[in-house]
Amino acid sequence: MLINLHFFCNLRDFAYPTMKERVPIIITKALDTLNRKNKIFIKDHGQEVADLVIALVGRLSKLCYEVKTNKPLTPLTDKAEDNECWNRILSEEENPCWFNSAWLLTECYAYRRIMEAVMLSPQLGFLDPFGEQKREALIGAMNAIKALVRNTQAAVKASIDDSKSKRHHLNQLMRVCLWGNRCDLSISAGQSNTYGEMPEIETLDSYLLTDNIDQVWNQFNVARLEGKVVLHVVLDNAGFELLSDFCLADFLTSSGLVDRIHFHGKPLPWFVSDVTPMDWDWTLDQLTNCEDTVMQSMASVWKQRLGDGGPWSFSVHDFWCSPCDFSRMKRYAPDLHSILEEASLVIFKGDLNYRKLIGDLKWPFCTPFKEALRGFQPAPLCALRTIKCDTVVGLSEGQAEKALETTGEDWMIPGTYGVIQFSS
Ligand SMILES: O=P(O)(O)OC[C@H]1O[C@](O)(CO)[C@@H](O)[C@@H]1O
Ligand SMILES: [Mn+2]
Repeated sequence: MLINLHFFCNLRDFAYPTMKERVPIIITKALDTLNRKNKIFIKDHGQEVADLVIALVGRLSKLCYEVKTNKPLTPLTDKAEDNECWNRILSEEENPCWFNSAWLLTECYAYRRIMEAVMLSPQLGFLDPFGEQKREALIGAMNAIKALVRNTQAAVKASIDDSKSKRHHLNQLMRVCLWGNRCDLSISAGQSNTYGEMPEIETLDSYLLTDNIDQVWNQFNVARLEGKVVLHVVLDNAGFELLSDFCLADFLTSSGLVDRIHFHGKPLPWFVSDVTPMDWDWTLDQLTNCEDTVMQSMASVWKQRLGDGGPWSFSVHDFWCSPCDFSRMKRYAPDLHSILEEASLVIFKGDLNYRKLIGDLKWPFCTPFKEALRGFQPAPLCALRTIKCDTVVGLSEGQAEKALETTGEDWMIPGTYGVIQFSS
């Protein structure tokens, strides 16, 4: 049964506390950081930049007020290339307002407006309002990351010419990648939210509601029979999660399961912790400069792979920072759709990507994943998502009821549960 019901700011939906509390807190946190750091900006970039930051603080305060008082969603006024698309989408809405329009639109629009406020002063192009939070999160996760990098090296070693071991370690590393998605800084409204030590993956299995890793393994093997195996990873958060993505990629490449990997990041700071090109470079540099020699050598291998002619690549596309769900990709970003078509597998990380895969609709929980994709299938795909809002599909009868009973009313909100879902 298909129900075409979007999430709005109904009191009963998670959309409501997100827009009423979480988004204003996130904007206020960005404001605090800017106020606090303005002295450093003066030192590094001169008084002129400091004055622009003061103007930016004014624009963000106004934005916060607009959200809280349910003002209309106004067209974007910066000069960025994607604003034509945004303004077209806004113009197709009838009286778009913060609390009356679809949640996927309003929440994405909030982040795009934060960046409009920055981009209205092109001299502030270096500024990521969430940069400090992301950097602190990576530094706070260093112990966990060191352990993960060492585990990955051991997994690669154990898997040389050993298919059973490859299968086992694929399982382990995909789980780390999944649970790494708990560490996002938007669900925590910018509060520190990371693993200080390496999580014990096995203990989390009772929270894994769907596990399609068998199908992923089969897909790698089928693709291998056909020739080159190409993986695309649509990234989500920087910090521990990005490191878990790197480690999975390292294992897949080093063990020969995959020939080429392309990573997709966000062109703009997005949902607080999503990976931008700046985060990507900063993360690799941080590992290179760290005192641990194992980390240094791993980072140097990764940088080589990302160099010219190497098997890894990274790019961004405006569509990832649009409010469109993925069934609209063919129409709004046909170039991106055809890039994904070359993949043997596309991995989509995280909650927001999942919402966009299934159209952010209120599906009955037992709806088949493929049905919820509504025709979006550029290639075989897999979602690795911890559940952080009130929509999920692909569950079996009784699973949701059991989770509700064991964990309570908010079982779908803090990323306690996760799914690994495949469709081809
Ligand atoms: O980083 P993720 O996993 O996409 O999560 C992003 C956040 O966005 C939401 O989808 C909406 O706020 C949440 O459910 C979650 O807090
Ligand atoms: Mn995210």
